[in-house]
Amino acid sequence: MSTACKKLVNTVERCVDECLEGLVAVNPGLRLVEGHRVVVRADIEDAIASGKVSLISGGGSGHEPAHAGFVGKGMLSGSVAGAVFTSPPPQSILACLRAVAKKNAGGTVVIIKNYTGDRINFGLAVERAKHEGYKCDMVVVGEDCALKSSDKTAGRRGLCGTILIEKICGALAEEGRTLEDIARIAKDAVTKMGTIGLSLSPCTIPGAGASFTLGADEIELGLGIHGEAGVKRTKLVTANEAVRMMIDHMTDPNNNSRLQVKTGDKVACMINNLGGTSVLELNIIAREAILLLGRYHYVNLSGTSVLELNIIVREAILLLGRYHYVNLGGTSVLELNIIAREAILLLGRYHYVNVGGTSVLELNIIVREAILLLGRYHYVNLGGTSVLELNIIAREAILLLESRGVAVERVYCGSFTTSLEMAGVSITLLHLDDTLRNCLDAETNAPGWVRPYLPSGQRTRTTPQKMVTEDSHNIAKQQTVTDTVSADMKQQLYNMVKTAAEQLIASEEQLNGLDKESGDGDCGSTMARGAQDILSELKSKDNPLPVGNPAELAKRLGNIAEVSMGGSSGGLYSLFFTTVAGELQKEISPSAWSSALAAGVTTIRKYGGADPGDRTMLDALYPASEELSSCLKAKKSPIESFKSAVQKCEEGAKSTATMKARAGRSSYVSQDRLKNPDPGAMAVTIWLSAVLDILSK
Ligand SMILES: Nc1ncnc2c1ncn2[C@@H]1O[C@H](COP(=O)(O)OP(=O)(O)O)[C@@H](O)[C@H]1O
Ligand SMILES: O=C(CO)COP(=O)(O)O
Ligand SMILES: [Mg+2]
Ligand SMILES: [Mn+2]
Repeated sequence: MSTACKKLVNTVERCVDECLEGLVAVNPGLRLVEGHRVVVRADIEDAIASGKVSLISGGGSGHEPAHAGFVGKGMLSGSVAGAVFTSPPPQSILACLRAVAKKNAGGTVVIIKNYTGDRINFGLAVERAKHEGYKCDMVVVGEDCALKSSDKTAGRRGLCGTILIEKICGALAEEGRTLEDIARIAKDAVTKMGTIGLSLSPCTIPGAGASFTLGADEIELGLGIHGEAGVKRTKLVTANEAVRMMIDHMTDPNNNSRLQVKTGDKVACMINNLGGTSVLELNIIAREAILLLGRYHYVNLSGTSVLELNIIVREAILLLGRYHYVNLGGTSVLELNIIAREAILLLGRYHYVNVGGTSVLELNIIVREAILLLGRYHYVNLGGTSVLELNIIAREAILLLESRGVAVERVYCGSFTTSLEMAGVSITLLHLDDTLRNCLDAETNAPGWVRPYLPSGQRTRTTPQKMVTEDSHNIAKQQTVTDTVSADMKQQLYNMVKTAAEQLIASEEQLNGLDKESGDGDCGSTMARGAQDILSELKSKDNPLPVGNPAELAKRLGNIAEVSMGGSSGGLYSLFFTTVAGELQKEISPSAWSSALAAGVTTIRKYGGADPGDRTMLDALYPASEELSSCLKAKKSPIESFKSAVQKCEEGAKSTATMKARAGRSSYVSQDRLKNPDPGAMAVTIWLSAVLDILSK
């Protein structure tokens, strides 16, 4: 493991699987679906039998506790995880849909964040599920308020607001509302929501270095949750100024992605730890947000100036803050003002002249009521070590202790006593007897106590059970495929596939480096993951890639892209090869290869919504395809035509360096920070040149 990435994991490849195993080990209410990174409620059969609508969500990992941590009664029925920052493959999404739905009458709402990879992969799975007779609808959350301009982009990114949508949908499903109702309310709620991020340090993908660099005295506003660049860098400011900057940006009338907030509006405010913020800072930010937003909420009660009112509100909050934070949203302004007024008048005794004669008993009751009402909107702190690592450590601790014959009856995993934002963990063991166990199990409302999710009636942790479904064993069916090309060409195709895959694997770091500038730093790993599987299937004894039959070969390549890659590239290549396979069924000739390439490019444009010139892989593929076709039409030899096409491909890929991005993740990055070519376009030049190398031999 490289020292550029100091993390408590075992292997990069298995870190997401082990994180999920740890989560399930600690939470007996959850089950992992064997063969997939899919977590479902342990009581899923009962939930399905109830006929209530089921909910699933998912996306790339690295956002823990999202989404597996929100699986449970009243929230999600299941979740699908991809590799870190990589949308999961459609096959796993389908496995999750089947596991939570079983064609129940209620149907399934699929909640995703607005990323190209997630839209394509979840979109593919939902279409397949509909074909199979499942009833489902997709809610896409895009609530990022970072982007000010109205230029074409991949749309607003989905951020932490997704969790609020999951909670809202979960409550509606539990109430027995219909799929149509839930989807409608959720889609409407998405339009009433905004999120803005602020970062003090980059994140590190396991196995890779920091996603970007930030000066010791710098902060960045409006960045994504995958280390994508933000909209503005500034010098470090105070918490007060930081919150003002965030909320002002979010509500700026000149901001095209703004959320309008005005006096009298009622809001829920979620303050989310991006992973390594200390609880000390988090609470300060909560206080600042409340003070600032309070300006929108409080109307004048009795001729007092707004200035005085705000001072009084601030004092009241400060005083009340000792008991708990008060969120000023979520209940009617009328009730809020009455409670605030009462609290202010009563608390005034400490600061001002006493105006009322209410007893301390009543005062405390009002404070308690306010907290109960408002407390629902309070946030959970996630702590300093990533949740991904925490779950892995939990799994390791349980495995080790159990291997030594120790019964691990209770496991708690979360942030309990932090050392500011120190990236580290501690492990505590306590010998249990009945008294101590009962004490630990006793209910508490203390906000810091993280209780594992147990279905009702269950008190003990059980060894994590994996659930086996019909999707657990995805063995590609062995088929006898007849060769449609000569033995020479078969050998050549074998060499092309092998060299292209090897070249992609060798370029993993280079492509990840390019994706760190323009995206989330995983493009090389995604391509390499697919290439590894291509190599092992190429050399497989039982079911090798059918290199003698181009149509079947393309179909299998599409399947590998679909099963093992994930991300935008996985989805788009899977669509590409599936289309190419269809075209190659007709005939095998230079012009047939050329039309197949053109048809594949058209499919990428259709599903990805990007055009040539938008700074994507299309800027390499499209000119290559056009050149190939026109050279062949001009009766150039196939080899010369292909050479010329690869040259256009390389020029096209290079030219992306100066292009404005209008699709995918790079569309959020300001142009002055995009200096290198697009990683997806470079990946195309790598495999296409490898093919040319073999062809020219
Ligand atoms: N809508 C799109 N159409 C075509 N290509 C796209 C699109 N969006 C992204 N890409 C390509 O995908 C590449 C990134 O791939 P990958 O890292 O797998 O995606 P992500 O991490 O954003 O899901 C980009 O460099 C770009 O070439
Ligand atoms: O983390 C992700 C979204 O949840 C990853 O999405 P992409 O596949 O588009 O990178
Ligand atoms: Mg990604
Ligand atoms: Mn990427």
